Amino acid sequence: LMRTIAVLGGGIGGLAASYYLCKTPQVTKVILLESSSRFGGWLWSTRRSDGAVFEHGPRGIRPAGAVGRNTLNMVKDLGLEAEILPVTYSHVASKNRYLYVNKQLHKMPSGIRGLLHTVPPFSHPLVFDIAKEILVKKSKTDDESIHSFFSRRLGKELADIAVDSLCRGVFAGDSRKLSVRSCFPLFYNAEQRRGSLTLGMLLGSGPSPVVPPGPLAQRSVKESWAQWSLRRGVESIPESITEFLQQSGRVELRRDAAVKQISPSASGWTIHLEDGVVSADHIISALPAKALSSALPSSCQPLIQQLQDIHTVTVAVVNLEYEGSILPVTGFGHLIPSSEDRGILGVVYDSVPFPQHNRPDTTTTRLTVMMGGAWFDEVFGDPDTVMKEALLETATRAVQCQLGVTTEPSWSWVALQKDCIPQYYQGHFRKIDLMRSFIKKNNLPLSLIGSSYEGVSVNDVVFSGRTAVEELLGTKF
Ligand SMILES: Cc1cc2nc3c(=O)[nH]c(=O)nc-3n(C[C@H](O)[C@H](O)[C@H](O)COP(=O)(O)OP(=O)(O)OC[C@H]3O[C@@H](n4cnc5c(N)ncnc54)[C@H](O)[C@@H]3O)c2cc1C
Ligand SMILES: C=CC1=C(C)c2cc3[nH]c(cc4nc(cc5[nH]c(cc1n2)c(C)c5CCC(=O)O)C(CCC(=O)O)=C4C)c(C)c3C=C
Repeated sequence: LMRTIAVLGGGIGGLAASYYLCKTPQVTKVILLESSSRFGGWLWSTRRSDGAVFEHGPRGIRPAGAVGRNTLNMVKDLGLEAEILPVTYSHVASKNRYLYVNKQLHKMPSGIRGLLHTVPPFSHPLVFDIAKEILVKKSKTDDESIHSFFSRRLGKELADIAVDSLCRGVFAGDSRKLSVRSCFPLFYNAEQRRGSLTLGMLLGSGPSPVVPPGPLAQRSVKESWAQWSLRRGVESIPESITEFLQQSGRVELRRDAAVKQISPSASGWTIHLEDGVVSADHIISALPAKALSSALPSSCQPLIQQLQDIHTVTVAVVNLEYEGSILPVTGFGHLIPSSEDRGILGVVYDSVPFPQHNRPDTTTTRLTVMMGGAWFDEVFGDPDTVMKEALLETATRAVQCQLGVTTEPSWSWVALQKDCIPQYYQGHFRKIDLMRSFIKKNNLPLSLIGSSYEGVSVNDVVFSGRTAVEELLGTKF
């Protein structure tokens, strides 16, 4: 029996870990410590009084795979099924994704036809690259940049345009620095196990965790959902978990409780807050890696250094609302390769996948412009001194140039998301291995979860919370 477990950080990772702890009878008490005044971390939705919803963080969650099923199982258990807004594979938002290249929007090729023909901005049919891919030898290195991996296997053009853009739309990062092994383990494993991405995709690229689909996950398969959100925005997930934890009576939820220092004690840890201390037998840290690093005692070197070396980038998220229907194309949105514009990463056409979030009873268009990421400082300067007005101006000009929109937005919101996305650089897996073995060797009562380590998607982070609880208590959910 574990007496007290402290969960540090009340983002979706810390909340998910607390949720799973509550599901077992083996824990007497859970204390969740969050520095800010709200739970949810980057899951942050603005609900305007007229009914419109705007997302300042994640906006669509994928149901696919073990981690996707796992989140749906939790969402069902929390009673959120009636709130779900699914987007099916046949929806235009799933079919149409654009790239903005050479000052033009290009629909990304899809389906057999798209692969057989030359589709600009590409100079030749992609089917050739895919056919040749099967013959490319497998790499002997234990990690590689995403750009180098795809350049080698699929050609420089695809790597420069499509892969570069994809990395900006998932990691707000630079494909030339990010690790293929840590960012796209499925692709890395496909090469290692099958010798090819194409064969890996067709034959499978290794075992994945076993997560039986509950009723909601089964529904997502039957109705072929590509992604989903919630009627009142994704922030409903942390809100529902918080409510669930409160009702359980076993979790002490503390907001405005920044963890300052952690020190070892006879039975576990003493956690120092601004106004007092908390004792715990075990810590599950769902803090960003650098925040944990600065709280650990000096006895935890080299862990401190390895955590400190996990960098993050800043993204400016600009939500815009326009009157009327102003888009020249319809789809999920467009991404922009770094060769086209370093500062503007892409634009999401939120009204297309989720029209339910528009202001009711009138026609409006909601867009989100994402800027900065790995290029933030170079393009916009120091995030601590940048002016929100300047970011808004850059975003509205981008919408004007790239989408030909001539009207000004009727409403806007600029969120400067500082250090919001960790960057798994080449060799990241080695840091993770070293950290986990240090913890094991020294029997530290500490688990590491959250977006800093093994996946940044909401699904990955929820799953990291579940895995930590299972390993700690030796249970299986
Ligand atoms: C703009 C944007 C768009 C995204 N889009 C998607 C998407 O479409 N789909 C998807 O799946 N994912 C998306 N993501 C990724 C996903 O949202 C995040 O990776 C995930 O929410 C991270 O959760 P976390 O709990 O690990 O971290 P966080 O949300 O960062 O939580 C950490 C918590 O710790 C708290 N904290 C920090 N320091 C201390 C301290 N000293 N003491 C106590 N508490 C502390 C923080 O306040 C925070 O609440 C997006 C992220 C961003 C930023
Ligand atoms: C089309 C434009 C997009 C922009 C701009 C964009 C920005 C952006 N996204 C993240 C983080 C994530 N995005 C994820 C999924 C995702 N993002 C887009 C498009 C844009 N993102 C799409 C079409 C998708 C769905 C992918 C798919 O269905 O194949 C995810 C989750 C990935 C997963 O494994 O589930 C994350 C994480 C950031 C930080 C960002 C800021 C620039």
